[in-house]
Amino acid sequence: MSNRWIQPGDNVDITNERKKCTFDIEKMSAFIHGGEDKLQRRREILEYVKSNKSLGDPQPIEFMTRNERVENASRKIVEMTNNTDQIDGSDFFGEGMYYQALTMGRDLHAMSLHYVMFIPTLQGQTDDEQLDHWLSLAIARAIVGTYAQTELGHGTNLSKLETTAHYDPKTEEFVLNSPTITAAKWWPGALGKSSNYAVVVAQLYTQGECKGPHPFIVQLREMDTHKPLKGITLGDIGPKLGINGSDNGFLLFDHVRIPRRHMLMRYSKVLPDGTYIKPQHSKLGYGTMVFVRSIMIKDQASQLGAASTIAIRYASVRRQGEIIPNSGEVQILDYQTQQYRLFPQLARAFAFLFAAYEIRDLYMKVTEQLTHGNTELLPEIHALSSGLKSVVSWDTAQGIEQCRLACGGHGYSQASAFPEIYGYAVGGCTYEGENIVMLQQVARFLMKAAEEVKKGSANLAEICAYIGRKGEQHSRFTSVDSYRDEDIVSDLEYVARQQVFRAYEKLRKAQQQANSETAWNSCSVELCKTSRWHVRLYLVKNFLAKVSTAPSDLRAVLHDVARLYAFDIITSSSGNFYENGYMREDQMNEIREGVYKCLHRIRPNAVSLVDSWDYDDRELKSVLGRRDGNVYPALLEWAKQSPLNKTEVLPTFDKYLGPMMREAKSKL
Ligand SMILES: CC(C)(COP(=O)(O)OP(=O)(O)OC[C@H]1O[C@@H](n2cnc3c(N)ncnc32)[C@H](O)[C@@H]1OP(=O)(O)O)[C@@H](O)C(=O)NCCC(=O)NCCSC(=O)CCCC(=O)O
Ligand SMILES: Cc1cc2nc3c(=O)[nH]c(=O)nc-3n(C[C@H](O)[C@H](O)[C@H](O)COP(=O)(O)OP(=O)(O)OC[C@H]3O[C@@H](n4cnc5c(N)ncnc54)[C@H](O)[C@@H]3O)c2cc1C
Repeated sequence: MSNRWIQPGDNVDITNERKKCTFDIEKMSAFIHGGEDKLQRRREILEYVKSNKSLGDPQPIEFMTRNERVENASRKIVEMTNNTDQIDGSDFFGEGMYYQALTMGRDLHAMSLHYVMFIPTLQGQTDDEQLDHWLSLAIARAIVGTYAQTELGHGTNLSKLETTAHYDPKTEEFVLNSPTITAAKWWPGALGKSSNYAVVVAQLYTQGECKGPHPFIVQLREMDTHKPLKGITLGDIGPKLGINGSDNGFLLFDHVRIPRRHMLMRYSKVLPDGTYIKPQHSKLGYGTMVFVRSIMIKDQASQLGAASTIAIRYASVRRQGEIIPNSGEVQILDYQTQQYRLFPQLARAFAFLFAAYEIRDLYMKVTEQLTHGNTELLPEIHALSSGLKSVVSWDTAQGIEQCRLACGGHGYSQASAFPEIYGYAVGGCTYEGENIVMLQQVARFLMKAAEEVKKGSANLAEICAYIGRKGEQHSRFTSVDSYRDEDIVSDLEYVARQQVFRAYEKLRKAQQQANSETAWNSCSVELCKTSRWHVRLYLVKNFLAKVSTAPSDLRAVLHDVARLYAFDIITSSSGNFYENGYMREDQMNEIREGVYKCLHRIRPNAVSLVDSWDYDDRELKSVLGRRDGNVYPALLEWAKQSPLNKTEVLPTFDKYLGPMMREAKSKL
């Protein structure tokens, strides 16, 4: 089979790995990316980005100062968006994200929120007239916007945001104000220096009553000079763990007046006389968060996929230690411990990517329903997107760190790209709703389902139908080879269901002794566990189902990966499966053996599996993960670019170390 990943001059070990591949990599790449046509488009976009010098970095960004990073990122995002005719704009999830990943990397930029939240909020929250006015300005880039919701004092608890928008019927204006320091907007991406508009979420007051947080479109800076408008104070919040190409910002209002029609009025409205019209569903205003939670799953999957690719490729070229004395140093990928550390990360990346396609489809269905005023699926998409967001971002962050550690010392260098990947991805645990808080949103949904089951209703959404099923009393497992997909799912359903009812009963008892909020808090650890099991079950079920739709010659290798994902979950929580004698120790030991079998079977295909994800070096930006495996010369070249190496002797030597040593020597 021809293999486009093998080229002359490559490292011998990585080439040998590629020669061992047992499946058609191009076919696998097409399956991973949603079809041959999608793969073809990736290649075209890659060629375009590579051929356009101005979409590149003049030097690795690790060696740039923060100001240089912000400037470089601003230059590139303008260049990138000058050339959007290269991509199909309607496919942001596919082509748009890929084009951006190749061009902008992971450091973010001056328009990161413009595309991810500002435009989607305009699309989702404006009435037709407002949409006509604002959307074209935003798409043409005549205005650049962000999404300013979080404040110094409150991010999670939206009901306590402090920024106010008082309606004044005399002038038909809202007055925006930040009454306290803690009301300062804090965090919004690209707010500090780049954006001149924002969707601002503020407490709406009209006719003397507070109607809760609502979105408003607000001009922040003068169009020509870019200076802050009167009454507006804003700036950059300083360097962060990652995404330092973005100027996340702060913003304070001092009685700033905006026209009535700058409130986004698709769902809620304020009439000229101040009459408030409430939305059809109280949480429709939270729609943009649901959108981002839905699309971030693919982004997270792709970061974990990249980390796995880097670590697995590197493990194939790194030789250290011997397994059999005097028979030569082995590739570190041959150590079972290394495989145990890395392959589950790759398996997770697959599971998350396949779930990302599902949540995208569900989101599109919900959006379609909403255009007809149907809010039926809103609770389901809120629960699923919140749950996936939490579990996926957590596992991704942990997985990236495992990959980094698995690369030894070189993993600690920024040349590996791990610090940047981690810094970028781990933000996902916090933004769009802190994970623990979002897990509790899922738990509310699950507790309602449990209540329905207790009441005898069989009317559960498909996603939680297992809660109402009786299920097996004992695992059907007899041997790894005969362990069918439906048995795996049935075992996970047992544990997820047990956890649902454990939490439900605990909550019910607690509610008899305390008010419902206090009771909830006293059960919240168990409630979060419930949500995690629910999401893991979903991920496994979806992964196995997706594999069954793969071309037949890819199924065996994908099935090994999917089973590794499931077995890893089962064996790392064995206690849950022993409850009530559901599974026996000997069965669990066999499943543990199943993990090792999967590692062994995946080993010869490991490099090819990560090649199938189709990361170009341009996207990985990692010296350790380079396609050609020629890591050592590349590391030396990379280090030579360090600004510290511009001169042989640093001025600081003459200032501090030189005098110290000279003085010490003179005293001897
Ligand atoms: C935690 C909650 C969900 C609580 O909502 P609440 O209205 O304050 O509380 P409540 O009245 O008790 O409501 C709970 C109820 O509201 C429902 N609900 C909540 N959210 C949604 C939704 N989106 N769709 C549909 N339904 C929703 C829940 O299911 C609850 O329903 P229930 O009472 O159980 O029937 C909310 O405060 C929240 O979403 N907080 C997280 C804030 C957040 O995500 N901020 C993001 C800022 S932007 C950002 O981070 C951008 C980063 C982008 C980047 O860099 O890429
Ligand atoms: C990289 C990044 C980019 C961001 N971009 C934007 C942006 O563009 N626009 C924007 O508006 N915001 C943005 N944010 C802000 C982000 O949305 C908030 O930080 C996030 O919603 C969490 O809120 P918080 O900071 O108030 O955390 P907190 O709520 O203060 O969380 C602190 C701790 O308290 C716990 N906690 C809080 N409430 C509860 C509860 N009810 N039950 C149990 N535990 C609880 C949490 O679990 C957590 O452990 C960004 C943040 C980051 C890190």
